[in-house]
Amino acid sequence: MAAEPKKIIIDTDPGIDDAMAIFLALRSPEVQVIGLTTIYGNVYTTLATRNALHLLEVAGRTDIPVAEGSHVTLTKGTKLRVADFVHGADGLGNQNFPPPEGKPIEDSAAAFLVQQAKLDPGNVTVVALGPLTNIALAIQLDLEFAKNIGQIVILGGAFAVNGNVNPAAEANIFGDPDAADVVFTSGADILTVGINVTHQVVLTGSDREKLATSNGKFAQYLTKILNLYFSYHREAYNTDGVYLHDPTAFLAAVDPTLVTCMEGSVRVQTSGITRGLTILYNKQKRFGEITEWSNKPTVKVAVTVDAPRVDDTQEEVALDLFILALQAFYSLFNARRRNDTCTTTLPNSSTISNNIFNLDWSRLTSLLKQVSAVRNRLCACSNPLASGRSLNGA
Ligand SMILES: O=c1[nH]c(=O)c2ncn([C@@H]3O[C@H](CO)[C@@H](O)[C@H]3O)c2[nH]1
Repeated sequence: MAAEPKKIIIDTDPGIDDAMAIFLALRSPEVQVIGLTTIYGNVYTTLATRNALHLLEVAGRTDIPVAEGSHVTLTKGTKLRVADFVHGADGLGNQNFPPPEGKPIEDSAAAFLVQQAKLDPGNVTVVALGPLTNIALAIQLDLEFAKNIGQIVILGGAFAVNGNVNPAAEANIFGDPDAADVVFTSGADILTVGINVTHQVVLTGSDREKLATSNGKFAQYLTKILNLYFSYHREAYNTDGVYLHDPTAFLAAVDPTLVTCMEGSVRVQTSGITRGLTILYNKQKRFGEITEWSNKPTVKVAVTVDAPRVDDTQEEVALDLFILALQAFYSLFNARRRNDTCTTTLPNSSTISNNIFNLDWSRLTSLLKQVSAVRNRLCACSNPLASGRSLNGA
């Protein structure tokens, strides 16, 4: 008997990669999206709500409720940092889509999160794609929330790598570091996927060309909104490809075996020049004194694993899988910057003729698993965390 779809709420600041994650979620039979909650980040909250409603209308899923989230940080700060230079003034690549017809529900995002977790304790997953204010508010609103919520999967943090706002901080954590610290220390079941992982997941220019020729349900829409995201990455990273932050976090929520993790307590720097810095204490050293990490709950932090190199035959298989994965949404283009083993110009392959958004979910996830296993063996990872123990037995 097929497993029940996983109930998920997407807390989102759409956002171009948010749109990708939302569409991916709506096409995944493994999950039932029971609501979207909105937050500032890529845009202000009002626009995030408008975009969430718009995306559901594009997808024909106006049955899914949208609950508007906080307009201020946890400490009531109103000077918000909004990444319109990444996503455009409208958050969706400056396409000037018409306003949605729908309206958000009356409940606030935090109230909606609390209510849904209470209705089905242990069985609702929140996929948090923006700053963590709404989740922290839910934790403060209901002392049982951290226990009632099944899992919180966070797109956030830069673990042992530079941030993307500045060398210290990743954007979602930087958006509300106080909220992030509340969430990481709440005792909820947490998996966080930081840019140390998502920067390995790239949609390339040639992937986008394939997308442009596809008649998949969301292909034309995404091709359009991706233009600006590509320009930003070209400017910021000098690369013809875009990081798939939010889709990666969503996929990790659906199938946690796609990432390997370390466990430990995470604290967030809330002030000073390293505001937004995320530090994982991996519990490998016993400190002689009490620290700010002592006795804090453990969370899972996605990392890449360092594994033995493959022999020549396996490398051939690896390359094949590598190409397949490219067409299946998950290129590993970024590896070329780290390791020459992976620097080949990728040949064309038509092994998978389906567009990524038409791919069968189980095929996609099994491909991804194989590819990430092979890639991990091929590419020694530069992230020092990667030499840690794999919790998934990989
Ligand atoms: O402020 C930002 N600067 C970036 O370079 C950047 N790249 C992506 N993003 C968004 O923030 C999250 C990743 O840090 C994702 O949700 C991107 O949409 C960014 N935000």
